[in-house]
Amino acid sequence: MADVGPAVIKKYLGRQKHDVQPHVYAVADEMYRKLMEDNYSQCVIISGESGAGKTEASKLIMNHIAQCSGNGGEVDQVKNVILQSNPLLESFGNAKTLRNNNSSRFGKYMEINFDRSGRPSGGLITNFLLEKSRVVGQLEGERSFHIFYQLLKGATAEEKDYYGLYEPENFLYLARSNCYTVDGMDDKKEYADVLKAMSVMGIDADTQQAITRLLAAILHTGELALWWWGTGR
Ligand SMILES: Nc1ncnc2c1ncn2[C@@H]1O[C@H](COP(=O)(O)OP(=O)(O)OP(=O)(O)O)[C@@H](O)[C@H]1O
Repeated sequence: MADVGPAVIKKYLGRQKHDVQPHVYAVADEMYRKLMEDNYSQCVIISGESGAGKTEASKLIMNHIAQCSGNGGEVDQVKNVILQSNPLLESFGNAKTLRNNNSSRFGKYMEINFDRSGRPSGGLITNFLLEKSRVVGQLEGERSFHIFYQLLKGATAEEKDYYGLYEPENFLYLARSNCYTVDGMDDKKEYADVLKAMSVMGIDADTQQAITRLLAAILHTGELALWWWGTGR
């Protein structure tokens, strides 16, 4: 993705939209400035068809806010949580589709609160319309939610043994679509990022284990169905 990053953000800081080339940073900068100058809540609606760039645009806006809204102490922690919420939400709510290798299969409403000096003080993410049916089946060439493949690649040998985690091909819920990898996506590395994101978000080790258990249980539920049909009962 060209023309993004801290140096480009600086080019848009404090500039009027008509003085600079169109960019999502220009929108983010105007929004932040209006929040500070007019003291009114601001809202950005990002819409478009699948693959249009909504998810990437929202990440650029969050990066802009993280870079421009002060730092130090608790503020850094809040920013960290805001930024780390992305890999976590994408892992559990995004999947490879025929149109987009990282398609969000849910709607997202994100709220970021600022203190009077313009520093982020907290936030709220509301998800809606998650495409739950993807858990049990996908179109040929698509995948289920990333987290299942990440877990199967990234779990430790002990976890794999304990929870009976094998290759995705071995689980009916993942095998129906004949698609197990995504170009340019390293599931093992992404799993490490997910675990890191969970820790930053305050999800403790016990809860992380409970999540692993639940994911494994979902995959094994698919095998129960196979056994049921296989016996012809
Ligand atoms: N600003 C950009 N510059 C270059 N490539 C981009 C940009 N935004 C998005 N893309 C490319 O388009 C792909 C799809 O983008 P993204 O996942 O943001 O779409 P989306 O609108 O959120 O789709 P969906 O509704 O399926 O979740 C990205 O993986 C990336 O390759």
